[in-house]
Amino acid sequence: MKTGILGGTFNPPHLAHLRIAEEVLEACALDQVLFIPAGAPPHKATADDVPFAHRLEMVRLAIAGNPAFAVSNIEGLRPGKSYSVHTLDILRGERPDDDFYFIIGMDSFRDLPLWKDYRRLFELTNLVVAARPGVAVTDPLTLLPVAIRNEFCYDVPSKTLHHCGGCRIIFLEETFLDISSTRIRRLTAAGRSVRYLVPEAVADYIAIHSLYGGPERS
Ligand SMILES: Nc1ncnc2c1ncn2[C@@H]1O[C@H](COP(=O)(O)OP(=O)(O)OP(=O)(O)O)[C@@H](O)[C@H]1O
Ligand SMILES: O=C(O)c1ccc[n+]([C@@H]2O[C@H](COP(=O)([O-])O)[C@@H](O)[C@H]2O)c1
Repeated sequence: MKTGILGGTFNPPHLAHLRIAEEVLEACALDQVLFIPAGAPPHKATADDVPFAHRLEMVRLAIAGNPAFAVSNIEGLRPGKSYSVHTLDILRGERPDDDFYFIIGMDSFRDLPLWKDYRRLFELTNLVVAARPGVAVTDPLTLLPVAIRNEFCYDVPSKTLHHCGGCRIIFLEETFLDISSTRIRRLTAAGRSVRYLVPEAVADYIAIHSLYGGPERS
C-alpha cells in the first residue's frame, strides 16, 4: 500500500491542505492520504488556542466524503511534542509493508534541518514537497545542509532528489493556493467570512464554537 501522510497543526484545515493531498494522491498514485493533526506542534505556539479535539474534529469534517482520505489521532494520544520521526516510527511498526510519502509544504521543507532527528526521516519515508506561494526555490539541493548534500542526487526532469539510502524527495508544483490557517484565523477574528477558503462544514464548526475570536453565534 502507498500511503501519503499529511501532518499539520490544522488550526484550521483549509482548502489548500485538501488540494495538496488530492494532487499528491494522483501524482504519486497513492492508495490513501492519512491526515495527522499535531497534538503539540513542535514549532508552532498558536495551536494552544485551539485544543487538539477541535482540530481533529475539523479535519474529520474537512475530509468527510472522500474515501481516499483518513484522519489519525495518533499524535493526540502521545504526551509531549509531536515529532514526526516518532510518529513515523509508530506508523512503520503498524504498517510494515507500506511505502510512506510524507507530504509537506515548501515552507516546512526549508525548516527541515531544524526538525528532530531529521536525517532519520530519510530512512523512514519518502517526502513530497508541495510548492507554496511566496516560497520560491530554484535548486532544492541548496536547501539541504551542506554536510548531507553529497548523499543526494537531483534529477531535474522529475524534480526529484534521490537519497543514497533509497528514499526520494519529490517536488510538486501544481496548483499554487495562497491560503493559510493564519489568514483564516485573522479573517475570523475580524468578523469576516472564510467561505470558499475552508470546507463549508469547517466554516460552520468555527462559527458554532466561536473559534479564533469570531463572534458568538446566536
Ligand atoms: N497553501 C499551501 N500551499 C502549500 N503547502 C501548504 C499550504 N498550506 C499549508 N501547507 C503545508 O501543509 C502542512 C500543514 O500546514 P499547517 O496546518 O501548519 O497550515 P498553515 O496554513 O501553514 O498554518 P499557519 O498559517 O497557522 O502557519 C505544512 O507542511 C504546510 O507547509
Ligand atoms: O519533528 C519535528 O521536529 C517537526 C518540526 C516541525 C514540524 N513538524 C511536522 O510538520 C508538519 C507541519 O507542521 P506545521 O507546524 O507547519 O503545522 C506537522 O506534522 C508537524 O508535526 C515536525
